[in-house]
Amino acid sequence: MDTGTYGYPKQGVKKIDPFYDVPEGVDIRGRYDEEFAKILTKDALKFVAELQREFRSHIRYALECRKEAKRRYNEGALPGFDPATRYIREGEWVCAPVPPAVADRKVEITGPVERKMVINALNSGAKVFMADFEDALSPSWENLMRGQVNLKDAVAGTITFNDKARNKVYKLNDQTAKLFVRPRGWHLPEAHIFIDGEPATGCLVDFGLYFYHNHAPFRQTQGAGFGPFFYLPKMEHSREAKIWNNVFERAEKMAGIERGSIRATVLIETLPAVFQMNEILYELRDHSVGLNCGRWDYIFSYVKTFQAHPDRLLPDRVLVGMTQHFMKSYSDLLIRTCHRRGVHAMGGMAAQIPIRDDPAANEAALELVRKDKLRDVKAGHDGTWAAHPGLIPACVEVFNNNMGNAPNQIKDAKRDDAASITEEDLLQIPRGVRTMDGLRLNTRVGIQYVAAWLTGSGSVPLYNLMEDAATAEISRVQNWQWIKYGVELDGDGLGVRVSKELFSRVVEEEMARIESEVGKDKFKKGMYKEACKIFKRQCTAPTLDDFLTLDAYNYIVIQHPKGPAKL
Ligand SMILES: CC(=O)SCCNC(=O)CCNC(=O)[C@H](O)C(C)(C)COP(=O)(O)OP(=O)(O)OC[C@H]1O[C@@H](n2cnc3c(N)ncnc32)[C@H](O)[C@@H]1OP(=O)(O)O
Ligand SMILES: O=CC(=O)O
Ligand SMILES: [Mg+2]
Repeated sequence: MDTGTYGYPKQGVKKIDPFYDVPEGVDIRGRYDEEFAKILTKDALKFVAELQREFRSHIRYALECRKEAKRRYNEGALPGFDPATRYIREGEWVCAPVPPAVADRKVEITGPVERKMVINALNSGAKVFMADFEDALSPSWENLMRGQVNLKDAVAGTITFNDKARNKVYKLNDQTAKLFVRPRGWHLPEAHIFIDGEPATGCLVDFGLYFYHNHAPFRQTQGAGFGPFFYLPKMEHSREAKIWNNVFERAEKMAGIERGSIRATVLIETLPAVFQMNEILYELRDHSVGLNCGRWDYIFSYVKTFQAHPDRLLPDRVLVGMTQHFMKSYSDLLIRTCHRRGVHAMGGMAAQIPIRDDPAANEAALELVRKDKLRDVKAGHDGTWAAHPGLIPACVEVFNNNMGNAPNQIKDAKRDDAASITEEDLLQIPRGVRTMDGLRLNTRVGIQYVAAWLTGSGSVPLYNLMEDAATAEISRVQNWQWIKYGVELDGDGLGVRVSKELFSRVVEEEMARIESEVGKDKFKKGMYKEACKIFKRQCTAPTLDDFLTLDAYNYIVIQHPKGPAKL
């Protein structure tokens, strides 16, 4: 059969799934399911299609601009503040007042939109739950659609989960966290929904379906008249924030709700975006509820932005933390920018998670989390992220001890001292050594993460740390950078240089180690070999792939009833 993008039949070939009732120009190519059909209603799809039609050329343009910026950085330019928008940075303006329902966001839990986790997160004692269609989710059709079903039930307050193996029924407590939803980034297509013959934009599907079904109950039960609330990932420029602002206005108009009802926190998690924080807030000023330090993608973006700058190589991944000068400068400037504009400056994620069966190691992990949160709150952040319910009490304690009853520090931690932070501060090369252990760990983590992602898990515990798409990206691009520039592993004192041959040997040895760690049976049944192939290709590619998940996505697209698109 003649196939097009993602292995689908080209236009004009017989439609695959006759069951979903779709509006003109919309073609659903994912599996039919009665539950999914309650999300994929004709009217909801009509709304998504309208968003796609209105904004597709703007999105295409924004993605072209990313390519153009990449070309400039690859020719030696450095990202920096834009002289053309100095008036925005220097002007005195503030964002719309923070909605009372989310004035206090001291601790936010994050997690994929998986049913049991949604309930656990909402019950966790955190102020906010960021339900993730992004870094923590492998965007298979099943995960995405089930995620929408789960969120609809959560907003309705009716979500339950029956764990038969444990004979335990999960349901919501009386008091729950406020829900924020993170759609995918602009770059990811949704290959199971075609609009006018092209895959839909993933984030418009995530946003559009969630908004359509939930805006009314959400505003009633959660937002006290505001909402729904969102987190927006991976933007590189304020023109991308402007698209989101227009999407929000379009959605508000469709719903007949007041302009400024929808609110969003933007993750500053790309290096170019740190120079655009005022501009991003300005574009979203009627819809903003702050910025967040997405530290893991930010580190990934540092490598990506400087992929053609061999003078800016990273040390071992474990050494690139928030105390590196460029990371501290980013967090400090984010706090100053947000507080000057009257909105939350949110801290990011510590990667440690509870360690069962080892109290001493568990206490050490908790202590690292406490230290990270103490740094966040003392710097002036209004809240922070936690990866696991077991971390919430420690994070809450640190924030309460340092902020008392105040809901946030927007007025109290102005951080005017951070006004002097320069481009050089934000770009300073991180210090530290490179080691064979670092190369091995990147490889072991990267392969295992991709294997999990291919089999439906977008966030996993590996070596007692939370790993998701953002942390795995660091492993990938760091390996790529070290191979490309043949770096010396200077921390080992042996003068070994990284090469494709050395990396091949490391991959072989680490695959053997993974097999012995996970066991032969799991190794055989899992997708470790496929993951290894993808990861190895990406680490050794002559030019750096923009995203690990773009290529890997081809492996999880399932054309119903034909089977995997590429395998
Ligand atoms: C870079 C970034 O973008 S950060 C944001 C994106 N990343 C994330 O959101 C990661 C979120 N965290 C997680 O996914 C998980 O905590 C993991 C994968 C790291 C670890 O998961 P597990 O190994 O299953 O944890 P563990 O077995 O200790 O879980 C214990 C319980 O806590 C629950 N749990 C763990 N993490 C979460 C969470 N984030 N939200 C809700 N519930 C959770 C589990 O469901 C389990 O519940 P149960 O006892 O009722 O069965
Ligand atoms: O999304 C968060 C990050 O750290 O990346
Ligand atoms: Mg991220």
